[in-house]
Amino acid sequence: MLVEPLSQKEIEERLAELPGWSLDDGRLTRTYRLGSHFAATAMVVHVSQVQEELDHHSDLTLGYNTVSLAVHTHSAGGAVTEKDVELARRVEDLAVGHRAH
Ligand SMILES: C[C@H](O)[C@H](O)[C@H]1CNC2=NC(N)=NC(=O)C2=N1
Repeated sequence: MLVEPLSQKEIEERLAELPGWSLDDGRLTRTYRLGSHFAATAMVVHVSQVQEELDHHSDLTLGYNTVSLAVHTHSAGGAVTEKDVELARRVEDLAVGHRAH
């Protein structure tokens, strides 16, 4: 599927509705903090499940009690696309249930 790069303005509009997310080195990124290492691990598994469902994958990093994501679209030459925004929204939704902030 061909996905178009978002313009700078479009990225800023999407970010305005994704608190905590930012554009860092050309990728949509966010770090979540959790209550424990195990809680962070559980969130990684949940994010992985969503990524498989969407067939869209971030660089997903597990820390002691943190989960960090960085995503761009390889098939769009590494640009940020609507697929990255969709993944960020889905992660925001599931983060609530993990008490991630
Ligand atoms: C074959 C498969 O659909 C592609 O490799 C998918 C998988 N996950 C992906 N993830 C990301 N972030 N960008 C892609 O272009 C991408 N492409």
